[in-house]
Amino acid sequence: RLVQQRRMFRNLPGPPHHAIWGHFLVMRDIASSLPPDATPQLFAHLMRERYGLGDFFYLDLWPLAPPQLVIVQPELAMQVVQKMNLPKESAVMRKWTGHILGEKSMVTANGHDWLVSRKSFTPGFQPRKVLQHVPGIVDDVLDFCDVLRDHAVKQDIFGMEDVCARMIFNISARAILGIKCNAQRNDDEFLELFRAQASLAPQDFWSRYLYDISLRRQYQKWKNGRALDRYVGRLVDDRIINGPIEKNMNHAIDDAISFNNRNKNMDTGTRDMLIASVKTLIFAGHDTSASTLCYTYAALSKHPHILQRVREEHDTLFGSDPATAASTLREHPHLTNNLHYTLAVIKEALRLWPPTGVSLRAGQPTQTLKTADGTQWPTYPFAVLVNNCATMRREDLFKDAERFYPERHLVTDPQDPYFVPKDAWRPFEKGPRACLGQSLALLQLKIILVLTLRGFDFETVYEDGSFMYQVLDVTAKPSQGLPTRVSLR
Ligand code: HEM
Repeated sequence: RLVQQRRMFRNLPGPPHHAIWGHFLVMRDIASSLPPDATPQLFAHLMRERYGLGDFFYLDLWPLAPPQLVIVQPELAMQVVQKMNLPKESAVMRKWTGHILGEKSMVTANGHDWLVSRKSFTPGFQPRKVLQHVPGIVDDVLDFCDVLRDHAVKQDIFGMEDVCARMIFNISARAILGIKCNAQRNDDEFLELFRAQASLAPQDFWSRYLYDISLRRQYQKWKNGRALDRYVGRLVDDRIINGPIEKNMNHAIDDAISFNNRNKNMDTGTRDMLIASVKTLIFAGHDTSASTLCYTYAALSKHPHILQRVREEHDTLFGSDPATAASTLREHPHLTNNLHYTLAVIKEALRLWPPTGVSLRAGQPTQTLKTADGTQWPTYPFAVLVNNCATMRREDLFKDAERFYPERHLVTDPQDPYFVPKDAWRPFEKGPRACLGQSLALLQLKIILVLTLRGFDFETVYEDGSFMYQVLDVTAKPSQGLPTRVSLR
């Protein structure tokens, strides 16, 4: 079997291949150049640089991981996620998210299961609907400002990721279910149930692929999972029976129930889908958005001239008194569409530090990757890793790729060296499986920046020679939770 596996890679492009070890030695070298808890989504970028690899390459990591085809170029990525629309590599993905999001989660499902959940929840995420949540988002951000104010008075160093995640958890629960959680000030039961499950996810690259043989952990996952499902199940059942909780306002769950004909005797399959989707939306939404906010604060604290330009945009749109911005936002939510530079800053943070920088697909015997010279390359029997993290760090696609330069996202002239090529910026992925919550994510991030940047100065405080990098913690999060000090301006 070993010989057969290793031979498969003989004529395939990739880094130096060893007849016995396959690509393990290469992986070990790349991994050892990073801190041990660093997210592996950066490996492909480093490997490409070190071995001069091209737009795609193959990796032989059998028997610990499935053989892999890694894509690091926009046009080839679009072949995989749009043209072929390869199915998700569900079995592998469920090993690290299944116990949190459920086996039927929209993120990992394929075929009919995916289609039903995606169609059910799409209405709740239309940009017009999302804009209705602005007043609620503003309320949660004002609570966040109170939390920051307390830290500013104490002048302590705190984990920014935790406080951001708590705020965005509240926003997500409000937008999806219309309920008010209290995660910012207290240990909210709903959030704690998620956190208990997330803490049981594999914390390093290899354990994503290995079977979890700890019976104790299996039992904990089962027990926590049952408690979480019961909690969400109660919320969903209440809505199936009683309908929306606010007059004139449907939340995503209400639209999903209407889509499924609001049948009071809803079948258990549909109920299970609703529970898995609510868990997915709230978890996927709060976790990734909180990290993005952290990366944005960290970048702005290092680039005062960019911060100044963002603040000027906020002054121009919302007046020079930051205290009036909340009411202006509540009354004119569409003003968020004019925050062009703020959006460019968020996009640049997402380019350099995408929280989910890889889309994992299953190659198919009938599907091949076609390169510009007409050659066809197999996608089967490989796990296809569309590595957007590596694509977005390519110097030939993003001039001065390592530089935090938001202005590139405002360039419209294709001749300009900073012009962002088509489909090259892809932190939300593209195609039918692109992020469902993209418009909500960007809206809430813009509002948070408007309401915080003019009131506070942010300073990231890594000590003892450490620095910010992305760690693997279900998604890619800032190392040490982004130690931060804030001051009142
Ligand atoms: C900055 C924040 C966010 C980022 C960077 C992000 C990124 C992504 C990416 C890359 C995918 C594709 C994953 C894959 O191909 O395996 C995805 C899928 C998804 N995201 Fe997001 N996301 C964000 C926020 C949100 C929010 C706020 C929600 C909902 C409230 C959400 C819900 C989803 C769902 C449901 C999917 C699965 C879509 C499908 O498979 O049809 N995300 N997200």
